[in-house]
Amino acid sequence: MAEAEGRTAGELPEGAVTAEQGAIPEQARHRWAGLADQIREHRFAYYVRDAPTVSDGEFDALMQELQGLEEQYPGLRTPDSPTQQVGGGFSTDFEPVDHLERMLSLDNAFNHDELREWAARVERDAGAVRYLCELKIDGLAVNLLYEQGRLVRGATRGDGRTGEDVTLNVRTVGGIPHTLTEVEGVPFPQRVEVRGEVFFPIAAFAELNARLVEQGKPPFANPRNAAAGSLRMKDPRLTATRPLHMLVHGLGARTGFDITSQSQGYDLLKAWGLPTSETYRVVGSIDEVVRFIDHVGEHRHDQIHEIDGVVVKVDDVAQQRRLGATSAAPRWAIAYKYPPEEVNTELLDIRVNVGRTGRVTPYGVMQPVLVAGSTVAMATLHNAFEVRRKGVLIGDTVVLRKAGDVIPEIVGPVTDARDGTEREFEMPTHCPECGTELRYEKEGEKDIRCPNARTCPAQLRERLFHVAGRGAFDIEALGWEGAIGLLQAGAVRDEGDLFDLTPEVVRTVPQYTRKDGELSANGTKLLENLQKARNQPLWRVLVALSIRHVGPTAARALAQAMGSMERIRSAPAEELAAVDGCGPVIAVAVREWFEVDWHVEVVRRWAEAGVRMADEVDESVPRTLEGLTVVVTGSLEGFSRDEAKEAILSRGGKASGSVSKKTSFVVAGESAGSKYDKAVQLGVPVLDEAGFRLLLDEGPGAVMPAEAVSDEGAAAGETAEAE
Ligand SMILES: NC(=O)c1ccc[n+]([C@@H]2O[C@H](COP(=O)([O-])OP(=O)(O)OC[C@H]3O[C@@H](n4cnc5c(N)ncnc54)[C@H](O)[C@@H]3O)[C@@H](O)[C@H]2O)c1
Ligand SMILES: [Zn+2]
Repeated sequence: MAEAEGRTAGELPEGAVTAEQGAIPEQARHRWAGLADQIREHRFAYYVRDAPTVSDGEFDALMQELQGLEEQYPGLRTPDSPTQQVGGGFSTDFEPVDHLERMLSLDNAFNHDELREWAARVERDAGAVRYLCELKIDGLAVNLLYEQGRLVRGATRGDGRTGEDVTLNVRTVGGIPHTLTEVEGVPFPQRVEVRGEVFFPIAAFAELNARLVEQGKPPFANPRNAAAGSLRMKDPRLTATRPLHMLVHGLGARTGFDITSQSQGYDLLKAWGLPTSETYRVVGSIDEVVRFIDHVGEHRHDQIHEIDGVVVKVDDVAQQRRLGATSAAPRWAIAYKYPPEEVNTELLDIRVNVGRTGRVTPYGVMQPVLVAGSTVAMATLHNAFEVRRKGVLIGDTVVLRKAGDVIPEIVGPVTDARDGTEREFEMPTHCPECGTELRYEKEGEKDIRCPNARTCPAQLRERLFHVAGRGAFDIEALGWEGAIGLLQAGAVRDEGDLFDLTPEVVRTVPQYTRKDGELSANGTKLLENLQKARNQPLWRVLVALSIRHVGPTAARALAQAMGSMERIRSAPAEELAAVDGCGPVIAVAVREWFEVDWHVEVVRRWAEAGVRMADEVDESVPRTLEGLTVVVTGSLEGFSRDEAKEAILSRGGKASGSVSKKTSFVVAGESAGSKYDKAVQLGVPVLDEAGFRLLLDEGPGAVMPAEAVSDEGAAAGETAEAE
């Protein structure tokens, strides 16, 4: 933990540098100088102005290129190279203050191989080690100095030797004790430097940016910059208004006590009342480190702060000292970085999309970029308020964020990259597809809609596409192109015409015909699909109607409780609201929907064309799962996801997507993941596919030992809870 000053790779004797210079091609030297300048500028923008103009990924790429050049031509690695310095700077708003012991940065590993190479070097130089793994908090490094247990100074990292005095600001940060607690049997420090990370909670970030935009100030690019900008404010009273927190993860200079390991150091820090993290682990091998890293990677977004990686440290302090440090980073620690989830790109335009229910949604059109494994060119901006809240202008460089499988999001503009040509987005007042004046459905609503539901081409197209969707009639041969084709050729005026399609009419649609005018394979398939779709169960028909708030879950609930379209159409709102899984909002939406003449007409036309409008109760399926909640995870051989769900629901069970103590059974197929772990952890019974079949056929009694199933029916879940 002592950041001992070891030999530095960069501190070559002057002569060596000169002697090597002859071997360096002019081009390489030129590139090096250009990169070093850029990196210095980016560091200033990032550390001093808290307003980076490039993403971390772009910055890291520049650093890596510089490091690569220096490896190839070691003569370039001068002591003042950015690779040899701790990144940071000083604002004139604060007094410079020297740290007692240097604050270093961390070397990075961007994949398992680099991590293992580091570990091999460590074990070569220090022998067998235990590794402490912890979250790498994406905040800003702060050094707290306590004398006789009193907080006397807080400083930013600066260049590692000298930081900025932010004592008054630090005193306002939640969780930082002004005096340390004395504990019986625990050594008390005369003097100690405590290192940690000040961060801005993710949940409060969007709110802060919205407020800044409202005040005409530039928003922050991400929570890390928000933390730095909030802590480093001239007026500490303003810092006090920001919800900053701190977690500590190291010790600098110390007198009056010593520690033998990093983890023991954390115990001390905790005993003195400092905010330590609960999530670190000490392990005995690099394989276990890798497992920790992979596990944290899966739960990267479960924290209240952002994390950009995992820090791995040699736990034993004597070994730390033996390993020492380079000029910029300790050799006994490394930061494993996850792939970046944020990139910068150009916001080329903001357009609007008219949805199935007429909702008009602005979305950003961007210069396509690769982020978190996929190329992103569009991102929704939800509504005009959201565009204003984020403060983005057309033409801006924007921060684009895509976390794992989550939908890409425009975080905000890089205001420093503006050149004056950017322009504000104006929400249209009329529907871009049908020209109807847009309006808010209800007073105070944020969503603006095209009220021309029946004939607005955009809404028609979206509805027709939806009718055919997998969650509705499941008409495979009717996709986007098909929907557009049918409408353009006038083969259907709206979804009410769909089941009246004849071969003659389909032949008029280019998308469904061959060159010789006959039906294409797709055209034939469309008619076959439609024939089959007439027998779909009631809930699918309900979904196909595009009633607001009625998705598959509500539709199943309604279909199961009411049994026929006629009953749903005529039931009073109270009756609908009382349906388990329905509720008043859905009930009102259903009632309102049936009040519109052309809606009723669609239902009538479908019924006339032979679409099934009532579910026959299938007596042959036993209701073996009444009262049980089942989660299916991983892939099963004999069931698709939908089929498994259907099998559960048709037997009276509930199919759920997440495991809790209330879950009765988890069915784990091939490559089941975290849900399986959770089930084991909670003691929820886990079944394989054969067990699932048995459960479906014979109920819980067949798969559980008799005493574990209570006689109240909804047994297994409650049993698990009682344990
Ligand atoms: N976008 C830009 O223009 C720009 C410019 C400069 C730097 N950066 C970014 O900043 C980072 C580099 O900054 P750096 O030199 O501070 O290195 P770093 O942030 O990668 O690692 C060092 C820091 O990690 C912190 N840290 C967090 N959790 C820790 C823990 N549990 N244990 C120990 N330390 C912990 C420490 O405060 C330490 O100072 C990179 O991600 C880089 O992309 C971006
Ligand atoms: Zn319209």
